[in-house]
Amino acid sequence: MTLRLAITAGEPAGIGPDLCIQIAQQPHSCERVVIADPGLLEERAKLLGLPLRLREFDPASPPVASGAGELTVCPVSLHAPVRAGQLDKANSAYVLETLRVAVQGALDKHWAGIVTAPVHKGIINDAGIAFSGHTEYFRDYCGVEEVVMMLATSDLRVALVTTHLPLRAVADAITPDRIKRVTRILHHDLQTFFGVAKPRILVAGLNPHAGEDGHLGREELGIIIPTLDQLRDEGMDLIGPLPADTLYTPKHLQQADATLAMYHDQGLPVLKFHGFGRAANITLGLPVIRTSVDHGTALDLAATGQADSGSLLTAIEVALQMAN
Ligand SMILES: NC(=O)C1=CN([C@@H]2O[C@H](COP(=O)(O)OP(=O)(O)OC[C@H]3O[C@@H](n4cnc5c(N)ncnc54)[C@H](O)[C@@H]3O)[C@@H](O)[C@H]2O)C=CC1
Ligand SMILES: NCC(=O)COP(=O)(O)O
Repeated sequence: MTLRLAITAGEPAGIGPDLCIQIAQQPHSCERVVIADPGLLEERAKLLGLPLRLREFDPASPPVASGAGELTVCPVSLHAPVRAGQLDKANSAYVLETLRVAVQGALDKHWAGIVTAPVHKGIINDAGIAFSGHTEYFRDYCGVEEVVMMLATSDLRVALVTTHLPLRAVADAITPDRIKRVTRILHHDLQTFFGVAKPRILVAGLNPHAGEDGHLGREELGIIIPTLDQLRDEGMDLIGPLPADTLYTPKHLQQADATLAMYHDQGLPVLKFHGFGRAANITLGLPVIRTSVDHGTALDLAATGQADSGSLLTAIEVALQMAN
């Protein structure tokens, strides 16, 4: 059966439109429906010197595999003209509308999942719209209490207890309830979407040396250790809290299905050092499938033809694997 995936083109001044056009050069067994302004895609294709044929999305038609140089487009109109590499807050509402169309279309079963190209969080906030990321936007739109950000290559999975928070706020956000909600979602979705019958999860501590028995912070003794014990009583195979600096070594990783870091820059630098450009960002716990690239808007590369589409291709394959 041909599956249909929605791909949001992201920040129009960034590399998202380029990546959609670059991947369209190869045929695919699924139908790629790009949610964007068709004029933006045509103009960026000209700048890149790449052929592009657009077909308008028709929800009444069955999915058709995408041919070489071909994209289906679900049109959303830009609010202002775009210059590659130059952010314009006049287009922030356009960016959010592409996300809304994508998630509503997934809830309405127009497509099997959503794949997102990068947005620029700063310019959306500059436009007066509070926005910390797709992850939190989709969580709130779908009305679920908790979701989990997990980035994955073919051989390393890094999930996060907290996502886009200032470092100053992280320690207060490490609560027993949040650790329980996140770990249960991670455990459940590893079984449901990734075929891991009995997930073994390595959990990082928050503090250096996992708190050094309370001498370098007390979150491990007071919060993380008792919470992991309660989760183990539910049957979960959890190892930790381990000192984060040695958790990501082969000795530990070879016996694990996933790792759980306490905050964004504890886990993601390791993942990106290991596999930048071939990782996908996956939102677990949503009622729809959503994957994304492992990188940002790379304004410096927009319209240059230098952007690497490896992560977008990975995100598409992971979304299809999850849908199947
Ligand atoms: N999924 C999303 O929507 C994400 C959005 N962002 C947003 O992107 C904006 C810029 O963030 P930065 O920290 O500057 O990260 P960035 O990923 O845009 O750029 C970091 C470096 O990586 C390079 N790079 C990024 N993607 C590349 C690709 N596909 N091929 C080749 N080189 C690539 C860039 O040229 C730059 O040197 C921020 O607003 C951030 O919030 C960041 C990560 C994910
Ligand atoms: N570092 C991951 C990132 O910033 C992407 O977040 P999101 O927009 O997918 O929530």
